Amino acid sequence: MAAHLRLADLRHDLGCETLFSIAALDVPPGQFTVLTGPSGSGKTTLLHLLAGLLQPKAGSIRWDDADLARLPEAARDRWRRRRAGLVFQDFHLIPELSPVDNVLVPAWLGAFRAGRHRARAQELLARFGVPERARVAVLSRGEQQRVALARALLMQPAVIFADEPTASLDSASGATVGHVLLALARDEGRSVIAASHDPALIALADRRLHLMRGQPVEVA
Ligand SMILES: Nc1ncnc2c1ncn2[C@@H]1O[C@H](COP(=O)(O)OP(=O)(O)OP(=O)(O)O)[C@@H](O)[C@H]1O
Repeated sequence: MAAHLRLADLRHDLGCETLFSIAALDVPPGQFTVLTGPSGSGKTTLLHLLAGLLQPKAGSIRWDDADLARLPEAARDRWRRRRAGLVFQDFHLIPELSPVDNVLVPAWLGAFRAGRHRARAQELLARFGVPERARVAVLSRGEQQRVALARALLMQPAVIFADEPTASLDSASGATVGHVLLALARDEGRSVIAASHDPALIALADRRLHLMRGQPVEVA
C-alpha cells in the first residue's frame, strides 16, 4: 500500500507563461509533505497534476510504474480510484446526502459494496468528531472539511492529496487532522501531500516544499 513519486522535467504552462519547470523531485512513501508558497504560486495546480486531474505540457509524473503524464484520462481516473484519496479545497460533497453516505461515495464509485465499508465510514466520522446528521448541507464548514477528509481515507489509499485540509478548522480540530495525516505517513507508510498556509500544519510535516517562481524549494 505504498507509492513512490518521481517527477522528471515537468513543465506546465498557463497560456504562454510557464507555471512550473521542475527538473526532478523524488517523494518516497511514508512522508508527510506540505507544499507552501504565496497565493497563486501554484500549490493547487501542482496537487492536481500529481493526482492526474491535469496533464502537464511536458515531463513525467511517475507513481511507481504509472506515468500519469502519459496515461489517457480514463486510465488516470482508474489510477486515482485505486490509489488516491483527495480532499479538495471546496470539498465537493453532495449536500443532500448524509455525512456517512458522502464518505461512502468512493465505495459506490469503485463498485465496491458500500455496506462492507459503512462501519469504517462511521468510525472515521467519529474519530474526526463529525455529528450524525441527515444532510451534509446543515453541517458547518469545518465539519464538512472533516467529512471530506474521512471520504478521502475510506478506501485506505496509498496516496492522500489534501488541499488546505485545516483551512476551516479551529486549532484543536486542525491539530487532530494534522496528526492523523502525519500518522498515515509515518505509521502506515502512505504518501501524504498537502497544500497549506497553516503554520501549525506546516510545522508538523516531514518535508516542506516552498513554491517560488515555478520551483519547489526545500525548506528546513
Ligand atoms: N483553470 C485555470 N485557468 C487559468 N489559470 C488558472 C487556472 N487555474 C489556476 N490558474 C492560475 O494558476 C495560478 C496558480 O493557481 P493555484 O490555484 O494553483 O495557486 P495556489 O498556490 O494554490 O493559490 P492559493 O494559495 O490562493 O490557493 C494562478 O495564477 C491562477 O490564477
